Amino acid sequence: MLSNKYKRGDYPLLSVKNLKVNFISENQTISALKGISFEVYPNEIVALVGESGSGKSVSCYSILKLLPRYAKVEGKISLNTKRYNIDNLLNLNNEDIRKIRGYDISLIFQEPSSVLNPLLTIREQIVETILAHRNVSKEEATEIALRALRDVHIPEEEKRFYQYPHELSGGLKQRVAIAIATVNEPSVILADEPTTALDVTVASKILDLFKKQKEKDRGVLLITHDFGVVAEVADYVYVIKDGEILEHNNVYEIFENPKHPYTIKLLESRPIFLR
Ligand SMILES: Nc1ncnc2c1ncn2[C@@H]1O[C@H](COP(=O)(O)OP(=O)(O)OP(=O)(O)O)[C@@H](O)[C@H]1O
Repeated sequence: MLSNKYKRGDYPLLSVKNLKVNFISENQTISALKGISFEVYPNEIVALVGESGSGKSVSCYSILKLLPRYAKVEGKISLNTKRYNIDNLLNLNNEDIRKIRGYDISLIFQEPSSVLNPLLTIREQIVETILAHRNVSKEEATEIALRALRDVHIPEEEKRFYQYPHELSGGLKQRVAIAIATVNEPSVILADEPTTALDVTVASKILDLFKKQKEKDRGVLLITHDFGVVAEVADYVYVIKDGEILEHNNVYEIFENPKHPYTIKLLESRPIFLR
C-alpha cells in the first residue's frame, strides 16, 4: 500500500458531479444515487467501495448511459482526455456515446461471459472491437488483437486466438475481456467487481493487470465490496452507502485513519488476516 504522501493529478480524466439516479415505476421510485461526486485522475486506480445495493454498479452504468429508460439521471459527468473534452456525457445522444464506449471508456464486468459472444472466436471479437472504432485494415487489426492477448499474458495466445469462449477457463475469459476492453487504449477503464468470480490466485494476477493499466496515463474506476482488493491496488477510495459517498481519501488514510463510522465498520468486518 502506498504512503500518505499520495497526491492526485492536476486534472481529472473523469469528473462526476452531483449524480442522481432515480428508478421510476408506476408505483414506486427508487432513489439509487442521491447526488454523488467523484473523480478519476490519470495514472490512478480509484476504488468505489460499498456493500451490495449501495449504488456502485449504477454509478458505473450512468457514465456510459447503460441504464434502462425508466432511470432518471441528473448531474454532470465530464470527460477530459487526449481524445475528448466533453462537458457532460449525459447530454450525448446514443450514437455519440457509442463512439466513446469501448474506445475511450471501457467497461469490464464481473462475469466475462456476459460480454463475450459464444458464437465468435476470440480473434473475431477483438478484431470487431478494433474495427468498430479505428480506421485500420483487417490485417492490422489482427496484429493489434494478437498483441492485446500477449499484453494480458495469455499463454499460447496464437492457439487461443482461434478458440471460442467456452474453451477457456474463467480466468482466461476475464483476461480476454480485459484485452477487449483495453485494445483501443481507453483513457478510462470502469471495472465492476472484475475479480469477484475468480479464485484468489487468478484474481491476484488480474489485479496485477489493472496495476499495469495505470502506467499508461489511464484512470481506472474499480468497483468492489472487498477491502482486500482495495488494499492491493487502489490509490484513492470513495466509500458509498445507500447512494451517498460517506468518505473519500487516499488509500493509506482510509485504512490508517478512517473517519466515518461506516468505513470503520466495513474495515472491521474484513477477515482478521487482512487487517
Ligand atoms: N434496473 C434497475 N431498476 C430498478 N432498481 C435498480 C435497477 N438497478 C439497480 N437498482 C437499485 O439501485 C440500487 C443500487 O444498485 P446497484 O446495482 O448499483 O448496487 P451495487 O452497489 O452495485 O450492489 P451489488 O454489489 O449487489 O451489485 C439498489 O437499490 C438496486 O435495487
